[in-house]
Amino acid sequence: MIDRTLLALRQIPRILSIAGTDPTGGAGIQADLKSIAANGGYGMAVVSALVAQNTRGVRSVHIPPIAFLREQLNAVSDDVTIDAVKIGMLAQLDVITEVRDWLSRCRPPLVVLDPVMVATSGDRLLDPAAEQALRDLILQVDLVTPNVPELAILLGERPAANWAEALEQGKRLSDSTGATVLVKGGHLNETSCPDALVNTNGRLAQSVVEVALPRIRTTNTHGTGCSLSSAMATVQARTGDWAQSLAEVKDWLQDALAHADELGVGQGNGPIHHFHRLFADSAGTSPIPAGSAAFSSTPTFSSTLWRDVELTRLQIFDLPFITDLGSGTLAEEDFSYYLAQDALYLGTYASVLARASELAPTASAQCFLADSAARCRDVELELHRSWLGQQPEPSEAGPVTTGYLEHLLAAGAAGNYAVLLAALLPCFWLYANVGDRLHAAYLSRTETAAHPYAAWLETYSDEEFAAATKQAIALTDDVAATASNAERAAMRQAFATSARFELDFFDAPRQLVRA
Ligand SMILES: Nc1ncnc2c1ncn2[C@@H]1O[C@H](COP(=O)(O)OP(=O)(O)OP(=O)(O)O)[C@@H](O)[C@H]1O
Ligand SMILES: Cc1ncc(CO)c(N)n1
Repeated sequence: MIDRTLLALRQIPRILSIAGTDPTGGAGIQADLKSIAANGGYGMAVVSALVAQNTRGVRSVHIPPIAFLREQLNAVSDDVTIDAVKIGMLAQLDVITEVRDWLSRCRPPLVVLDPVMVATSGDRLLDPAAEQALRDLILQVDLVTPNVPELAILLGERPAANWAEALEQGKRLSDSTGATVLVKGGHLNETSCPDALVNTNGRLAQSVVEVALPRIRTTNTHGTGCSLSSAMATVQARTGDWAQSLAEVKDWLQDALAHADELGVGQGNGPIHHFHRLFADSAGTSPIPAGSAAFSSTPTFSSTLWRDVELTRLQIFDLPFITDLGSGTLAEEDFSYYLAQDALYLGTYASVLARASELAPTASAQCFLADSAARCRDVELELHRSWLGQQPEPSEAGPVTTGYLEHLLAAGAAGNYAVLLAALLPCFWLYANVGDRLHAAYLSRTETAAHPYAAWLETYSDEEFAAATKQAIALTDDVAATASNAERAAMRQAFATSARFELDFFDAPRQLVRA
């Protein structure tokens, strides 16, 4: 739901972070600036506290004189129009009071408060005497993003023991303050990491908007809270839609956590990889649109397609089929059903690829599509050889498989190359995306117990397939460039419909095997 109170949406919103520092660059202001830039904003920073800390803990805190804090705040607001402010570590009472006074004079249209009290390392970052002032500050903000212990302190209650209790606490905090609360599940010992926007005063389409993604096995989570809240301020200032912002930010954060171990920064809890997409794109390895393309004033057509299916993608990662497949707890009959349907699907998908190759306007597109059709038949045969050999009899196409194939065959029969390409693309793109995530989670698992789907997961993420996906995306962008507006609209529709079928396809075993 678009928040109409936020009228001035900006392509590159100007975001101010008021927070403490982290000289190792993973948390506080340093993380905020990276997170703002990675999510398409222009970052600015006012330092509330200088913190001598690293990935292992906090050594000491220096708070500049309050008059100097005021000068920093005024220096920014006297000159720059601020689209959103993210407030982090405020350390003590007089800092909170100063920031509150500044807000009452120059409140930007959007204020996000991360009520920082304790660092990941367990060190305190807020004087306990200032807790009440922080509670009062929530009355002036749009979004507050406490972790589980902070939520409890703000309410004066015991920490939630599970996600249901955390949500109830979120509702109580929203009730008493009017603010939207982003309840975060990072601290709960659950296999997934749920987050939810909670507003009990009708400011969201539903009072609870939840997004849960699998927990990434990494100890490099330093500064996730700072990064999340500044990313939320940025994306909300760009889109004006809280639910969309959470979906987009969680998706980005998930990959930043999945790539965190590559950085090798520090010996404790290291930082997340804020710029993973930018780096992957410049290395030419990512099928995901790069930040630069996604945020430019003329985004590529494919980045529009990708954004269109943001929620569908998140729903895929939230499916029991996917989370159970990742953890190895998926029932064998569900897996067999999926594989048998996949083999059936691939047979017809290959013939639709061949049809697209006939329609393709260039020799290189014809080669690529014909080659993809051949590879697709190889994968189908391999599935029969290695996984489905023991199946007593060939299965029939289930309703989702049939529906998906009818959609593709109809696009083939209609004969519009651009629309057909868009309909074929999610099978490449979403599969590569799911494959990458499942593979990364598989590689970073710490359990030593045998994983029943190890052999399958090991081959799931494939560089050649990632390269083919990039090529399919590039072909789609090429045809979109010369397509009419009506054709582009039909391409978006065809792509989104296929994406929904990808979601239903992963969910079909649970819906149908158990029916
Ligand atoms: N291992 C993980 N895998 C996936 N998501 C995670 C993981 N750890 C934390 N998150 C996500 O990171 C965000 C921050 O959550 P968390 O509850 O850890 O906040 P925090 O304690 O304020 O963070 P910080 O580590 O900066 O103190 C949430 O979106 C949470 O779901
Ligand atoms: C400055 C600062 N803000 C927030 C946190 C919480 O991660 C931290 N460690 N340091």
